[in-house]
Amino acid sequence: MKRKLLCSVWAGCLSLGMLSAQEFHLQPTPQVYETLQDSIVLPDAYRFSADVEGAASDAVRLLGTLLPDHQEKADFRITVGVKGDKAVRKYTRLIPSKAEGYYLKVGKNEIVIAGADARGAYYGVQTLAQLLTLPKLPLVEVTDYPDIPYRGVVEGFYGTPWSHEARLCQLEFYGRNKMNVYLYGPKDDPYHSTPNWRKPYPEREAAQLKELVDKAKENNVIFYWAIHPGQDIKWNDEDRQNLLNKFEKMYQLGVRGFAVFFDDISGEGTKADKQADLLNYLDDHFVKVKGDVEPLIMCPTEYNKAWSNVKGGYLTTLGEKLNKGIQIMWTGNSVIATIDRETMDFINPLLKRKAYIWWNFPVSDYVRDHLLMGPVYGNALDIKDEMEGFVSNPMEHAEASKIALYSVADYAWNLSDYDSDLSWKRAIKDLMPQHAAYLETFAAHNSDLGANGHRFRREESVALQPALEALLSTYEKQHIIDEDAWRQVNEECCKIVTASDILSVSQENQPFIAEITPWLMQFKLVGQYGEAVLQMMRWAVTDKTGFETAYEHAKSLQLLMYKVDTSYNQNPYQPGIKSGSKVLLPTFYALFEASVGLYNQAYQAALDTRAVYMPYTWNSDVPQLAALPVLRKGKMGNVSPSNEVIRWQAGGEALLMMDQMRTLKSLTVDLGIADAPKFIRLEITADGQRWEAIPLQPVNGKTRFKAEVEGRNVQKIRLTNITGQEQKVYFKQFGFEEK
Ligand SMILES: OCC1=N[C@H]2[C@@H](O1)O[C@H](CO)[C@@H](O)[C@@H]2O
Repeated sequence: MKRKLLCSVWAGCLSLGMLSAQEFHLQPTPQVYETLQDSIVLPDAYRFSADVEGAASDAVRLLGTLLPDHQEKADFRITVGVKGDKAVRKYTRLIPSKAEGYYLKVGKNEIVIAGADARGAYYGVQTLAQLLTLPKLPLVEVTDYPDIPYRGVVEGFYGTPWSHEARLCQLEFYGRNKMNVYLYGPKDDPYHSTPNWRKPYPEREAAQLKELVDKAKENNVIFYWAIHPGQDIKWNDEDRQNLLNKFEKMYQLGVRGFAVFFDDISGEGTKADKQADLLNYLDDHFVKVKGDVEPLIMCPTEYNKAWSNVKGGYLTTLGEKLNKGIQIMWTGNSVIATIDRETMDFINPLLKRKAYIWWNFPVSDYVRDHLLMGPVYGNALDIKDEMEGFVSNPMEHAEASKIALYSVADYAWNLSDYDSDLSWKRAIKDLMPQHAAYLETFAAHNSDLGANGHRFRREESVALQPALEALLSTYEKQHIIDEDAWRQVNEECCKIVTASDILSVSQENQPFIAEITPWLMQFKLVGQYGEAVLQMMRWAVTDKTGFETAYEHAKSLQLLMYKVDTSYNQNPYQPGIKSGSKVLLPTFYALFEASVGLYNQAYQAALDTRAVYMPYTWNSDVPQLAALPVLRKGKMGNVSPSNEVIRWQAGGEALLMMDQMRTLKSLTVDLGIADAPKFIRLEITADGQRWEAIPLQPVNGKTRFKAEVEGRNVQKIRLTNITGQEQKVYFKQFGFEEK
């Protein structure tokens, strides 16, 4: 018996039902929406005309789930069709000529849905579905179509792949939001990538993929299956046949869209001419032969400008050699980047076609301790004719990703009318209609990434920033409290505590709450910490006992936050749970230190003023290493790993500095290459003058090495490329433990 999927699709409809007509807004924002300031109550009897077996069959099926059965004899008429169908012939000139466009009319005695094609008719019904959630059905004329031909999601992140249930829910969400693409390419699926890309899926996984394909079809989403063979592919007939065989297996499961990803690889598989030959072969001997398969998509090895060496000819080779119908992905001027006209003016001429954007947001596989719940902003609104596709690479948290994905759908459908903040607010209401206000409080303070190797940041705590800044600057400079700011911040802290508790027990979207619960715990502690610090400010020089109690409470909350951060989500990359990390918490830390300073001065005391303790500093002249954050967890210190291929120039150095002499217990290095000791020298110093090289000893016979530092007193650790030429390595691990 099919389990009832708890998807937010009903929540979405409910949310629209909760809105009054004037707040109502179609999603995605339609190109032309005219309402006649009048509405009707839909009669329960209507006459229906459509070619039910024709191209509009998907639309008719969806309509059937929305309306009561029709009757032959009735005044009210509902017409559904696709351009060319007899039923909609008289509306032909009103149907947009753009692919997936539709004309929708709700009149006094009729509803007409006329699609430019099958998917357009389906989208017309999806729009009607939203109108039907209003108390009364408004009289409207909607002329609508997508700006970007291919819109949706690429599940292409590192980390725990989405669950089967999560994917099924996602596909319903894409249908509702007029996203027509889902690219299946989770890096950590062993049958997608090296070495098992050659093997067919085991029975269970194959059955699940088939279910996904069917669900995608039901929601008019093209399901693309991607393969990631580049790390170990051989440019020979055997592997070419292996690829064809795997594609054939996926075709038999119902897959009608295929992609080949060559990202994040090194070695033989990175050759442009070989890649192009292979893809053209697949295009000629599979895609064109089948006839019912979507154009092939490929992700290049040089998938962003920062990594491309135009003179090297990789991109121009692809542009010249790849069959014109093959679509080529691009992440922008860097791995994580917003997309603007300059971006497209650079890449499209090189590829000799419109690039297919792989947008790396809200993916968080390089900042796994953060949730990216903020607005989708920064992409240009005037580049609709420059892109073939716009797909988002999301977080491993499927439901939490929906806030960003909702706005990606809104942006890619209609760029010029896109408003990031309004879209963000609607996305929140769509995800949790009843608890939208609480979720907005949470999302507002959980949107930045924190320091990261890509230097990509997002705004956070935007609405509260002026009050936080006023409160801090007045207090630090003049040791007085800005009462209005204090009140605003205190109110927000109270909201944070309330929102965290209500959301953590909300039944509205349990899969979502399950994903974010550790962050809700942390968020509540941040709110309570803020309340305690505000009390400390209030009493620093006026109420010794009151201050000391608030101080003790704040210190206990610091430890509680540390415990949450070191107990949950302990992945080997960016472990922990960060919340309010960009503005809110740093301001509370600063206010904590300032108020303790005032107290110590007033009472000749010596309370510890440290709010958070970070003893290690990292810097490097290797560009891709320079911004990697260093993390501390208890006695362990490590530099946040990178997913990318690092180009480490000759003589390039990376330095880990301690705030004081520290005695080490162990040190581990993994650069993803088996002969690291030949390339990289590791040295330590106790005084910053005399350096001592420490040999790297193999640990697992593969790419991990340890340095014998047991008992050594160290102030700095240095890694240097001693080969005299650039080396390509992976920065998978650099960690140490203190005694
Ligand atoms: O092909 C584009 C691309 N491939 C990688 C890279 O972007 O960085 C993303 C963010 O870390 C990661 O999720 C993805 O697998």
